Amino acid sequence: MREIIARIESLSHRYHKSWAVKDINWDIPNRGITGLLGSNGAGKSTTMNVLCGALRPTQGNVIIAGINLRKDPQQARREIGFLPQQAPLYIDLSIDEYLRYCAELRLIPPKQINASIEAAKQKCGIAHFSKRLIRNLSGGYRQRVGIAQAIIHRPPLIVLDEPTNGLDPNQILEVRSLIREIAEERAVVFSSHILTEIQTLCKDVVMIEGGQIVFSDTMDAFNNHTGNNTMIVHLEEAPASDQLMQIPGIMQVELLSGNRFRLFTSGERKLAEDIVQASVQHQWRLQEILFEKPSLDEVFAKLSKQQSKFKA
Ligand SMILES: Nc1ncnc2c1ncn2[C@@H]1O[C@H](COP(=O)(O)OP(=O)(O)OP(=O)(O)O)[C@@H](O)[C@H]1O
Repeated sequence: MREIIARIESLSHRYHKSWAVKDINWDIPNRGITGLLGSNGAGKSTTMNVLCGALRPTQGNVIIAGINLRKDPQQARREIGFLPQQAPLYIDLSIDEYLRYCAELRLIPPKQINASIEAAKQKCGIAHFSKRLIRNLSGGYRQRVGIAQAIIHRPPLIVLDEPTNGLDPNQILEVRSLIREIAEERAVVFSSHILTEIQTLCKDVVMIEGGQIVFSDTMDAFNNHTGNNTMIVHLEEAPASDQLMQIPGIMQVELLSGNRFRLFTSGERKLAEDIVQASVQHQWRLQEILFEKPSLDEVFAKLSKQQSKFKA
């Protein structure tokens, strides 16, 4: 059994009349990055806001490091750092001023505040901008400041709500690598509506749709369940479909235009290698292999179908 840092029990939350999330049960492992995957409006922010004590749930409980958030919110919140979707930055403060304010809010003892600010700035690569006003920082650096405030009190669990949203591709890579570094020492929960982002970063994944968890397991198990089982190959000297079917793992072949084939596969891990070998052997002159990635909607449709099969 893996150790957990937090547990969400039978969580349901209603805004006005409609339920945003319904009966969420979720154990968060105490190490590594767990991805919370779901399309817009699926219920990710609601779940994260409840987990971090920013929203009081209609029903259910959150236990963080053994502390019940309802019974002892102050103590439970010490164990958690949160970067909400709208980073809570004061743009007229400098990085130092803002982090000092956050450290005080977090009740860090006065004698330890300077050291905590320095450590958070170093970790997030923002020490050289200490005196700069937050309003004069790029989106990527603002996100780093948001992450710095989340780790300033050194909590064992960090929750980041779509931290790469709105960043340019370079900034996304930088923030991802920072998240990886932060996760070396603690648990991180990270939400996104982008499947490849979760696949790149996370060890565990929870998928939420329509306010309910539709999948919860390791990333490897997720990939096995939903794995891309089609690929496109371009062979300059196109063979007959039957010849391709002789490669173990190819279940069906669809001929496309321009000497391209769509191959439906059994998910065999070394299939690409076998195709390259067969191409060399038969001189098919392989030009390209492209793995077709399923969209979030397709993954959801597949998971829903599998669930209804289990229920039937
Ligand atoms: N303050 C609110 N008042 C009323 N309804 C809300 C409120 N916040 C969220 N909702 C609704 O609750 C549902 C879940 O929203 P939530 O923000 O948790 O989803 P999300 O997965 O984080 O989506 P996004 O990625 O778009 O933020 C949606 O139907 C949303 O419209």
